Amino acid sequence: MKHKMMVQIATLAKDWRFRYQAMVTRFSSISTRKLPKALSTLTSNKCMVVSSDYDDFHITVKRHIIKNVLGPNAQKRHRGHRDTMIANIVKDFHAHVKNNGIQPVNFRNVFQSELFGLAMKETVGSDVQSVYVEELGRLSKHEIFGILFKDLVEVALDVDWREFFPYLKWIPNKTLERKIERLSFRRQAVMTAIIKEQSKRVTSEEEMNCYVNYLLREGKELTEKQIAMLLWEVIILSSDTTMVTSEWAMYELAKNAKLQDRLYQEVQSICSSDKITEEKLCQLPYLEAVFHETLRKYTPIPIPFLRFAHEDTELGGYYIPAGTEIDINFYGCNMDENQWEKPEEWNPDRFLDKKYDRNDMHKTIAFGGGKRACTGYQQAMLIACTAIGRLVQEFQWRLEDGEEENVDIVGIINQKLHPMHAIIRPRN
Ligand code: HEM
Repeated sequence: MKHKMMVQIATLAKDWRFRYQAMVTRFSSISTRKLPKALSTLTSNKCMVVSSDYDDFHITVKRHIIKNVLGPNAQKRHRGHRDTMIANIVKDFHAHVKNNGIQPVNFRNVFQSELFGLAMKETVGSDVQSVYVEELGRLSKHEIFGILFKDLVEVALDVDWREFFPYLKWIPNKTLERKIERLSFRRQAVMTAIIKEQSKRVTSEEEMNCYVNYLLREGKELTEKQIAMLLWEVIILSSDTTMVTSEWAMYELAKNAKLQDRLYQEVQSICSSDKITEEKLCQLPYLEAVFHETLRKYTPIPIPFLRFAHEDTELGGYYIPAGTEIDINFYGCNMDENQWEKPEEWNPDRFLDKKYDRNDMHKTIAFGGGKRACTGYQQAMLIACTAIGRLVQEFQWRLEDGEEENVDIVGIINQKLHPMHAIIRPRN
């Protein structure tokens, strides 16, 4: 165990050539070389930043995503979208109180829909309300969300019986393969239709601050399929991990009235009667600690992608021959009792200790490390912290009766199995 952990940590610490094997973690214990064709179709190895091998393609597409979507300048350009998103979320919760009084609200329903809208604005320029797809007809926003996000996340949870009987892996699982092929086909059809609509705008020289226009102009070396996958990558990555972190943080705050009050006092002492904004985040250490503590306890990507040694190397004192695949597991690291006192307790105070550098986003290894560390951490932090701060500033949160026990998780990103239901009361 100790040996495995050392290799895990050393793997992250060392800037070393490796490659990603699969985008979806449920497939991460299997080399893509052994995946049936249909599963490779879904993960589309070699088409996205997150799943491509470390080579010239990866360097190019990472440059694109940083320049247009996730880098500091791009994040400044998308600021208006984030502000609108937070304002909409607050408006929706107020509308819930107005219409339903003290009936519990489903946090996820409100948050996820707005987050998806933000991802669409960043990638295709607007929160698309409907699109005409040749193969599927006219689709509503709800149907687009289903095809681009929900169905694909769900299929990643499907049980493939062959995983329980590895020696029977040679038998094809036609049902699963057909399902995955169908989902991939639908996803590609929707992305193609959206790109087509955007291309019309590009030729009519309507300038838009979005990834699709940028890729159509700057990504001449990319195929249509690669452009579709790069856009979809931002949509799917933006829509889940930030939501999972925000939901768990709100669950813990709604459960712990004292800690919620402490956060409220901090926000009020800095913002007073103003609404919290991104500029204020650097003055709110407790809010930041809430974010990091949630990432530590509910790490959204606990099992990232396999690494593959391109060349012989030495890591943490171990000789790793070329061709070795290394499975990395973050579970142990963020919940390690040797590293953290009472690791099962949600306690933001642990990050207020002077030994943690406030500017270090990698206090835990929730965002990975080294060359392949998460590129979206700034966006995740800006959205989650501003939303959590604002929601506590606007409302008092209390869990619905029986909700406290709902701590089961599901899926590849540690999502709360039962969406959080809370009773909210406007503070003013
Ligand atoms: C709380 C939220 C998030 C967490 C915990 C998280 C975590 C991670 C982890 C663990 C990795 C793999 C790192 C490794 O293998 O060493 C990763 C990669 C990546 N993430 Fe995130 N992520 C989050 C949000 C986002 C968002 C909002 C985006 C933006 C769309 C994003 C985009 C990416 C990309 C593009 C990569 C691939 C980087 C590369 O391979 O060079 N992430 N993320």
